[in-house]
This record gives sequence, structure tokens and C-alpha cells, in this order.
Amino acid sequence: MGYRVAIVGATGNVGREMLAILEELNFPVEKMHAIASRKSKGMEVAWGDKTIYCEDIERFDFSTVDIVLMSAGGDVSRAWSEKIGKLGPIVIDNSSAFRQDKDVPLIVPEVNPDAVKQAKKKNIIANPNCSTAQLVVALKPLHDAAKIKRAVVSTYQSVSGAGKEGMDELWNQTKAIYGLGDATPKKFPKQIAFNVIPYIGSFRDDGYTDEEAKMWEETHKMLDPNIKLTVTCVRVPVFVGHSESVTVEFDRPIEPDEAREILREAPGVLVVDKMEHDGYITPVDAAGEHAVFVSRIRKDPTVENGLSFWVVSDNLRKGAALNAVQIAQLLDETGTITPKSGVRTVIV
Ligand SMILES: NC(=O)C1=CN([C@@H]2O[C@H](COP(=O)(O)OP(=O)(O)OC[C@H]3O[C@@H](n4cnc5c(N)ncnc54)[C@H](OP(=O)(O)O)[C@@H]3O)[C@@H](O)[C@H]2O)C=CC1
Ligand SMILES: N[C@@H](CC(=O)OP(=O)(O)O)C(=O)O
Repeated sequence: MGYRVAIVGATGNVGREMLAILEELNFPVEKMHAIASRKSKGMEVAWGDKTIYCEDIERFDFSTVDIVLMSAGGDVSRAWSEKIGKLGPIVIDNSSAFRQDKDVPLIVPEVNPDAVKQAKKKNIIANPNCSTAQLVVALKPLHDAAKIKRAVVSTYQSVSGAGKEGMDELWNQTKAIYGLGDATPKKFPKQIAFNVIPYIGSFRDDGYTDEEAKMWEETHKMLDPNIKLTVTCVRVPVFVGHSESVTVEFDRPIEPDEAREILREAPGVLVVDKMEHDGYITPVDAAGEHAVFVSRIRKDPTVENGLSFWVVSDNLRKGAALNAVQIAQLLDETGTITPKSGVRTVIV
């Protein structure tokens, strides 16, 4: 017995990871539907050892499923999520469309699982921005131990955060620059191969980008509105895995060893922190993993009660697909939803 699940955006980077993770985590699925745009109708996608065929979003009857994992961008979500929610299923939305809606909980299960109680208001739960998800998993246990007053964050975001087109652009530009081919930027505003771009999303009037603003707005909604955050988001020529340099000011002294101990006990976190080359994590190490890795924990001597550290995670997993599937598990474990038969499958 299990749930009837539809994945919207099943041909995309995140959608494919969702299919893989539902299988890896043994989520109880009775029937799986892969949904994408009309052009992908009939396209094969892998779900464990099975092949399933994409269905056209316009033709799909969403009232026949229990859970919709939505990962086709903000416009598709704005057009569909509320309509689908009214038909009965719970939508777990990976886009930014509803993250600041007061009737839509924004959830990272390690941080604010109780917010699941709000799920039925619109039958929509928002999944956070990828850089925010890994940040709050690392900040939450520290904030519980010593209140965070202020944090300075710089991100190093991989091209997979910009979808399939982002990955193709890095690959094609890399080949084109030292061989034959067209290296003209299309998806990114400047050359991404052998370069870094301090711009993700779009500019706001205050000089920040909306990607940067998402990081403090979402941290405020999930963790604590009193944490002051300043952020710089940078795109780097890495395929998978977002990295973050984080400096935090606490309201009391906290030694690096105490922070390591706290983080070692924290759900979803793996501390890899030794002064040797196996003692810190890079995005290549984190790709395909579930954890949020924390390395390079050290004192910031320039402020009172300051610590600096390095946070890395697979943006397609904890930043997107894994967190969405963990929300589905939370819905099941809390009895917020039940399969249509009325029999709840408890995950052990
Ligand atoms: N990648 C990341 O790290 C994160 C991404 N997200 C969110 O998830 C979304 C998807 O990301 P990603 O998988 O990387 O993107 P991709 O570009 O790799 O995939 C986009 C998916 O959306 C589908 N799609 C596009 N337009 C429509 C439509 N009109 N109707 C139905 N399906 C449509 C595509 O189907 P088709 O192949 O038929 O066009 C494809 O399956 C992002 O836009 C973002 O909002 C959120 C957090 C992190
Ligand atoms: N914008 C992120 C991906 C993401 O999380 O997007 P959004 O917040 O729109 O879901 C990136 O490019 O790396």
C-alpha cells in the first residue's frame, strides 16, 4: 500500500533526482506518474529498475493522485499549484512561487517540521531555495545552542542550479573556448567556463539580487526573523554542488570545538573538519550525497563571538529533490496525509 505520486518536471535535473530518491528512500509509492510539457509526452524516464513514460501536464487528471512533487519552475507552479491543491492532492513545490505566502509552509524537516501543520491551508508546501536549504540545516543547531545575531554568507553555486540548460552551457563553452564552437553566453549573463559570475537571478533596487534576498527572507521564515544576514551569490563553473562561506556572530562565546560537537549531533549534517586535504569537503565530494557537509570551522577574530565555516551540499538533492521527498515522508509520518485506502504506511 502506498501513495499515488505525480512528479511535474520529471524530465528535468530535479525531477529525475526526485524519481531516484523516492526509490532510494523506499518511499511507499503505489503509482508513479512522470509529468512534463507536451513536447516530452511519451519520453522515457527511469524510476528504479522501471521505465515510465511522460504524460502531458495539460491532459493529466491530478485528482487521481495523493502527492504532487512540482519542479518545473515558478511560472508552471503559479499556473498549476493552487488548482491542483483544490483538487485534493498536496503539492510540494520546488519553485519560489509560494515560499513567502503566509498560508503556505516553507519546510526543511531538520529545521521546522512543525510547520507541516499548516499544510492543509492551501494543500501546498514550499521547498526552499537550494542555497538556503543547506544553510539553515547548518545554522539551526548552532542557533539552538547560542543565538545567531548576524551572518555573512558568500555562495559558490553550481550551474545545475540553473537547470539542464545551465549544465549544457558550461559543457559546451568549455569545449568551445579551446576548440571549435560557439562560446556565446545564453543561459548565463557572462561566460561561465573558466570564470565566476557574481550575479544569480535578477537585480533588485537595493543592489542585491533576488537570489540573495531569498536567502535571508527564507531563513527568516523558517528559522528566526531576528537573524541579520548579508549575502553575495556567485555562479561558479562546477556542475553539481553548492558551497558557502559562512561567518556567524553569536550572542555568547562559542569555541570551534563546541560548534563541531553540536554539528556532529545535528540531523542532516556531516562534519568533515581536519587540517589535512581529506579534512574538508568540495562540491565534487558532495555530489550524489544526502548530507550537508561542514568543514573549516574556525574562530573569526575580527568580531566578538564569531565563527567562520564552509558548508557544501548537493544542490539537486538536499537543495531540491531530497528535501522535497523528506517533506513527503514528514506528511506520511505525521499522518497529515494518508493513502486513499485510508491505511497509513509507516516508514521505519
Ligand atoms: N536545480 C536546483 O538546484 C533547484 C531548482 N529548483 C526549482 O526547480 C525547478 C526545476 O529545476 P531543474 O529540474 O533544475 O530544471 P530543468 O530545466 O532541468 O527542468 C525543467 C523541467 O520542467 C518541465 N517544464 C518546463 N515547462 C513546463 C511546462 N510548461 N509544463 C510542464 N512541465 C514543464 C520540463 O519539462 P520539458 O522537458 O517537457 O520541457 C522539465 O522537466 C527550477 O525552475 C526551480 O524553480 C529549486 C531548488 C533548487
Ligand atoms: N536559483 C538557484 C536554484 C534555485 O533554488 O532556484 P529557486 O530559488 O528559484 O527555486 C540556482 O540557480 O542555483
